[in-house]
Amino acid sequence: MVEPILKVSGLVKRFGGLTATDNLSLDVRPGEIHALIGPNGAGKSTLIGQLVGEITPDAGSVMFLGHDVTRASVPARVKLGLGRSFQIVQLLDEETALANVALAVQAHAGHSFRFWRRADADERLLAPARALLDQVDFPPARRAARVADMSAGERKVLELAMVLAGGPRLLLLDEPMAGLGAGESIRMTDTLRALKGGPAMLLVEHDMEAVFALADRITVLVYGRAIATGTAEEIRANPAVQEAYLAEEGA
Ligand SMILES: Nc1ncnc2c1ncn2[C@@H]1O[C@H](COP(=O)(O)OP(=O)(O)OP(=O)(O)O)[C@@H](O)[C@H]1O
Repeated sequence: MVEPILKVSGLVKRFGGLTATDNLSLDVRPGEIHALIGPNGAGKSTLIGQLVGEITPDAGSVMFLGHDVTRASVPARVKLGLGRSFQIVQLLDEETALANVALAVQAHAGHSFRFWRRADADERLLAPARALLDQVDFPPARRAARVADMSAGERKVLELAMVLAGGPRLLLLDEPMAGLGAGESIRMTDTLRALKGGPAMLLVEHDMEAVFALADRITVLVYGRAIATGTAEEIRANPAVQEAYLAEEGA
């Protein structure tokens, strides 16, 4: 059997009397897009917090690439290859799209951030930055535009390119479709699909169309518990899921 990239076992997180993560186990396999869905308050953000290292679990373990990271710091996990989008990247509004990505390349290359102003003049940073923008299909005509003048969709794609600059082995995608229009969501879905086979992805998303279009497997979370894991077809057909979630969402 192939070793999973991420393996969560028996994870528990309580907030007072409320169990936000209730003996949760799941894994993400190499190359897989694994979606995590569930109604509001199901515990998706709490789980992401424990995966990135911002929330300490009360019990259970998180294994990442064979390392026990249950209590590891955020930077230690990033160093091992955990990439998180879309809530952690800070875009520089006054800089161009290309300069922002060049800076991300520079940050991950270990150069000093003090000289960031020169990032957009250094071909050693610009060439990989252009390649990353190609990878996320960011239009060449918009690469010299200021980030301040960009749409929500453009900003999100840019953030994705910046997270990819770190060469992550696992991408935690925290509601990539949130705040996007219908056309932008479709483009983001296409972009994420094109990245398949690269980093494995754990996708937290309310947009069911995107989830069903992208996910190899889906885990349904309700009151902190995983009530089902399976392919899109299996999840659609699961009566417990329909009762707990999909019917309510009208999907
Ligand atoms: N810091 C905290 N202190 C107390 N309760 C919390 C805290 N963080 C989350 N909770 C509670 O834990 C439960 C799970 O919340 P969480 O935000 O993880 O759900 P979610 O699935 O991400 O919801 P949404 O889809 O609305 O983002 C909720 O009942 C929430 O009120």
